[in-house]
Amino acid sequence: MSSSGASEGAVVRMTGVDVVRGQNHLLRGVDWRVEADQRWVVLGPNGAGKTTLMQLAGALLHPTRGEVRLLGETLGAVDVFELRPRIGLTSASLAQRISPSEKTGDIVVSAGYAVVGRWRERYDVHDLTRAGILMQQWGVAQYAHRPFGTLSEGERKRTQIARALMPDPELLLLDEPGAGLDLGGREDLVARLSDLARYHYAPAQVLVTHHVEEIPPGYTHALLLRDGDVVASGAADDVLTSAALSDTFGLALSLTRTDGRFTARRA
Ligand SMILES: Nc1ncnc2c1ncn2[C@@H]1O[C@H](COP(=O)(O)OP(=O)(O)OP(=O)(O)O)[C@@H](O)[C@H]1O
Repeated sequence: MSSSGASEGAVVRMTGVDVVRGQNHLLRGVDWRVEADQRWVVLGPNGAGKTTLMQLAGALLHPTRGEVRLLGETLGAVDVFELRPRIGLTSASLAQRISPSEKTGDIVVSAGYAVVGRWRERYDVHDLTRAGILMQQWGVAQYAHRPFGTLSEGERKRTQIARALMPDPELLLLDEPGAGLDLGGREDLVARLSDLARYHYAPAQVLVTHHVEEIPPGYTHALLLRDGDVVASGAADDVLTSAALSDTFGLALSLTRTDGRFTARRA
């Protein structure tokens, strides 16, 4: 298990956080605490502030007001270049920065060096072994020598997660990992994320989605965002209700749960 300041307290602790751009409040008065053994889903409609919240949790953005503590360090009082390698992040904007001609195996193994693509002639045996194991676990080992641009969307998503896990992060942030996947790809991803959620030594996890169908069984907590405000936050069983979801998305919804999976439809 990773050494961390997380043992001193929460992995993420936000207190009274505002993010303001011009007249717009992207986030307003956010209080949020993520513990090491928790797996959070962040749900909300387009423009709710989910990506902004992930950028704060990934040490990519500072709050306009309030305090963000990550892995025991306070944003603004820590070198973010030391903090970022301890946080695994996947997002559409990061994926766009990967060259399509880069070999899939190199994308994963280079994560330990915080670069995209292979820049050193040699990696040590530990790096190569770990990359190989992660690529097996995420079902992309057979594509190690293929250019990233030739992979399907689902294979690319799984490669990015393997890369995010490569430095053994203490916090894993997955910003819409299910976006653009077909039904088979989504189900495969949800099953793998569910396995990871239940793995005791896995990092704390936060997954952003618009779709309750993408919530992996084993996720323990939920935060609902609407227009930069937290509508509800806490244990998934308490927060994921028809009423709270209706409030979040601004229409009457009926939420059902079967075998740990959720579906929602207009009430
Ligand atoms: N730099 C900026 N200046 C002004 N407004 C911004 C800026 N960045 C984001 N926004 C706005 O803040 C709001 C929240 O954006 P954010 O990307 O966090 O939402 P989101 O919940 O991730 O949305 P989506 O589900 O569509 O990805 C949006 O209305 C967006 O247009």
